[in-house]
Amino acid sequence: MDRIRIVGGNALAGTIPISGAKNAALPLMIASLLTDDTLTLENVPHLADVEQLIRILGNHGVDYSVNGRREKQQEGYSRTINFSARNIVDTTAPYELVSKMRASFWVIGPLLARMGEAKVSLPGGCAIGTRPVDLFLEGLQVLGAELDVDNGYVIAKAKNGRLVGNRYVFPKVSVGATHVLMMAASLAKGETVLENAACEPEIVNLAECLIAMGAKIHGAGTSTITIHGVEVLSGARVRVIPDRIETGTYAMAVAMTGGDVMLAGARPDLLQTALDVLVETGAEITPTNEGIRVKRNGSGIAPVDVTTAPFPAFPTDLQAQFMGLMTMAKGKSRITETIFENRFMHVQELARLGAHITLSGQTAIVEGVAKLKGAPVMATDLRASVSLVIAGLAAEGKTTVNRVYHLDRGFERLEEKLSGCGAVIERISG
Ligand SMILES: CC(=O)N[C@H]1[C@@H](OP(=O)(O)OP(=O)(O)OC[C@H]2O[C@@H](n3ccc(=O)[nH]c3=O)[C@H](O)[C@@H]2O)O[C@H](CO)[C@@H](O)[C@@H]1O
Ligand SMILES: C=C(OP(=O)(O)O)C(=O)O
Repeated sequence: MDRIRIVGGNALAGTIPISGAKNAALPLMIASLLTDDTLTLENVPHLADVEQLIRILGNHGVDYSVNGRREKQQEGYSRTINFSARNIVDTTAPYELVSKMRASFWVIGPLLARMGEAKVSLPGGCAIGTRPVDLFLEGLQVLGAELDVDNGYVIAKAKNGRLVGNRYVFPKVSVGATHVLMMAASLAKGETVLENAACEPEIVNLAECLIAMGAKIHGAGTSTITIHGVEVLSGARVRVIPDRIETGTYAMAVAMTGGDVMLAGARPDLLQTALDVLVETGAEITPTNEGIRVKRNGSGIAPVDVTTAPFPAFPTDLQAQFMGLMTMAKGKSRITETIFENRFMHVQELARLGAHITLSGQTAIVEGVAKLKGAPVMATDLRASVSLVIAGLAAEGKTTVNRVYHLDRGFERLEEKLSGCGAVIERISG
């Protein structure tokens, strides 16, 4: 199994190109199921989750070509991929494929809307909480789906073959359920109003894609989204937004090691709250035409309290990385996680590097230390893994991060991007 070895202590300096967002690319790829035309997506990151979703979509009959060629493993940064779901050959998404990734469950929306039926295994994904799918099921029922859960599968049928628009108020904000209901309602009969919908930038990117395909959607990016269903959707060409979590991760790495890095292609509006917090810690953040410049000189890291919440608040997907940064702050910070009930798995691993963190319910109290010392560590999810990389970059000596496959789910060419800025970091195979 691959590992990442880091020798810490170098300040970062240079340019890091920001990739297309994993969490935007996945729903856009799934939207290809809604049309028999070609959906062309630009700026799709080369990630394990994208490859896994290509396999899942392929099982339903979706054909794809990378930059015009049907090429599975093209090396390189984010690519343009054409997806064509001319013939849906299977409306079942099997356990073996869906269990590896939470977002694969989302195929239930387009399959049900276009084919009138779907059988989808209950999902897997990062081990950060129980992650039920009750809101997806309740919302789809409100749109006229008849549902049964049997043997680990959700079996869904649209009454009379087509979903019907309706009003649904999410009892809790859910990114995934908003994606699914927006896709499903795009081909439903009549008008759907989604209230207390997620406002994340990835929702806006999906709405832009659906609108380019001919959907009638208003209000994406606000908590009320109105969708007038249409009979058919067509192909389109859409660009995946830059990854705000990758952006925030590298910004926190620079805030931790010190240095001066241009995050090329990054968009500040996608993570303003996190950038404001970084400024409070003492980092200099400058939006430019090229991207976001992040700088920190020799001054210490100021402690800042943070609470995760839905967009536009501080994202849960940056919580672990921020905790990494706070381990070396000059004082005490409190980090409260409100989205997932079990997203502190990085705490015990950061402790191996010398961090002082105590947990009190959903709050981590981080007592900053003057230095961290390298050690072997192992992470259990994607963002936890990268928080260990950030801490390792600032720690004295050698840190080895095991279970690198978590990182490969969400960070394109991590070692290359960081070593290009002076970090001593390498992948050890086997
Ligand atoms: C692929 C992708 O885009 N993943 C992101 C997406 O995950 P995902 O879409 O799974 O996250 P949700 O927004 O749905 O989850 C938010 C909260 O709602 C709960 N919930 C959700 C659905 C449901 O039916 N019932 C229910 O109780 C979840 O357990 C969680 O506590 O948004 C999360 C919150 O920003 C991010 O951390 C993930 O990186
Ligand atoms: C939690 C994440 O992913 P997923 O929802 O696919 O598990 C993430 O991207 O941080």
